[in-house]
Amino acid sequence: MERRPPGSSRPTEPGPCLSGQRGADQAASASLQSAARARPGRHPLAVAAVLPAGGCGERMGVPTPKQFCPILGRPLISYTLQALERVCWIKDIVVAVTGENMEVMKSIIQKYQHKRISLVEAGVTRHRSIFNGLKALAEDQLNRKLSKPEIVIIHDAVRPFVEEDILLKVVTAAKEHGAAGAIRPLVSTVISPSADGCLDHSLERARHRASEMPQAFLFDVIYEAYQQCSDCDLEFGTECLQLALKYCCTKAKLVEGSPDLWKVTYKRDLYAAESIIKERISQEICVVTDTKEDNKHVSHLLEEVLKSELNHVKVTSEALCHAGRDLQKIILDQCYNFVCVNVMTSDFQETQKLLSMLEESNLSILYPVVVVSVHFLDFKIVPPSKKMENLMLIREFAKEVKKRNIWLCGLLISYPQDEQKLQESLREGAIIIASLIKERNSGLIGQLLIA
Ligand SMILES: Nc1ccn([C@@H]2O[C@H](COP(=O)(O)OP(=O)(O)OP(=O)(O)O)[C@@H](O)[C@H]2O)c(=O)n1
Ligand SMILES: O=P(O)(O)OC[C@@H](O)[C@@H](O)[C@@H](O)CO
Repeated sequence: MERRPPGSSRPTEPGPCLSGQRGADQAASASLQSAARARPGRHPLAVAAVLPAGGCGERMGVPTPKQFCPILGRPLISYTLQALERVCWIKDIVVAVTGENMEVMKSIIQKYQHKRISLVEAGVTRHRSIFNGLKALAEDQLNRKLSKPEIVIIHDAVRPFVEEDILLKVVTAAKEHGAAGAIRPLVSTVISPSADGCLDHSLERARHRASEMPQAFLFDVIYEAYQQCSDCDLEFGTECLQLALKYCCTKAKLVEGSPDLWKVTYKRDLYAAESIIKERISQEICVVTDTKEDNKHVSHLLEEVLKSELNHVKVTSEALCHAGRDLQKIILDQCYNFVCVNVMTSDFQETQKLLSMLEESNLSILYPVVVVSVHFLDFKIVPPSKKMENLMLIREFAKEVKKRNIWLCGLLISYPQDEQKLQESLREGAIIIASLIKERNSGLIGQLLIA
């Protein structure tokens, strides 16, 4: 089965590339290999990545090192690993973590099914951590699955929003220039203070740039630079590109990067990262129904109202029947939001069928999947109280599926006979559904809301 087309802004899962993604990666890989073929007698271009992740996150101001701080229940570093794993032509990913965090890191790799990851001990500074990562790639140790790459990417583990295109650009530039790094326009002007704490001079902002990540290097260049590096540079330096220049006379090619390359440094950055991730996984909603005609009609009405209320969100609908073939595809295509319309009774037949399908899939490993179990009731005919007792079962179901990172809540929508009133209650229901999906507030798991 194919996954989402490559380059889509929505996250995809790590692991082996499937056909849908393989296309773009093959194109990217082809461009890398064609350069390798340009140098006959060489093996196909090998690219590895080193991720420094051995810091303590002092500026974040929390006990947990920021690379392990959770976003939607998953450690920040896992999002960065996922971003790099989406790129098929990166052969190995070496992560430098402190000895005390080694077991935590191993459990993250196992829980989120990360692939191609090797761990090395971090150093007391970022440069030393990177150096340790390079050593692991350089030394052909018999028992190691690592081999020396032609090109090495260096990327901070706390920069989760890195896309294939910038990685390809810096790697391609590094092949030609020996080194390359992503840059961004300065937001604030850089000034130089004098010894007495007053302004000495300011730099012309337009003529300067912020150095970001990823960076890429011919492996031999950056490894040589680190081997020649002074203790002072290893201790206090913050710029790998400068090491390549200072110790290998290699002038890095500077590549304009996207605004998303920023580094999670302060607590506000974690909140920003979470809102970006929530927005990315809220781009598609699937309205699930069974085939009963009355149910299909109301599902179609709800789907149309959702489309009109959420004009940037892709709203699709699928039937639970046909053994869920089409629904399986939607799940594999990584839709993380489901609105399950139950028939005019208060049981959870459709919702339970959907939950079983979701539990059997691996969809919710990386991101919480939101399921809104929708029930309709003509409050004039059946008082809500009569239905509530049964609907309160939602709490039990929600508690159970939460263990699989499926966030279930209920929505009871008034279903008056009057068409206009029905549209109004559907619109209220759509607004609640949109909020549940966009906010992904775990406090509402198991709750029953009424529109
Ligand atoms: N001894 C160190 C220090 C930092 N890093 C890593 O380098 C990246 C960027 O560094 P920075 O943002 O400074 O992280 P911290 O040093 O953890 O943050 P702080 O300076 O606020 O303590 C992070 O992924 C961090 O884990 C590392 O591998 N080894
Ligand atoms: O200095 P920090 O350890 O916060 O960050 C390390 C790097 O990300 C930072 O120096 C970039 O400018 C790229 O070199």
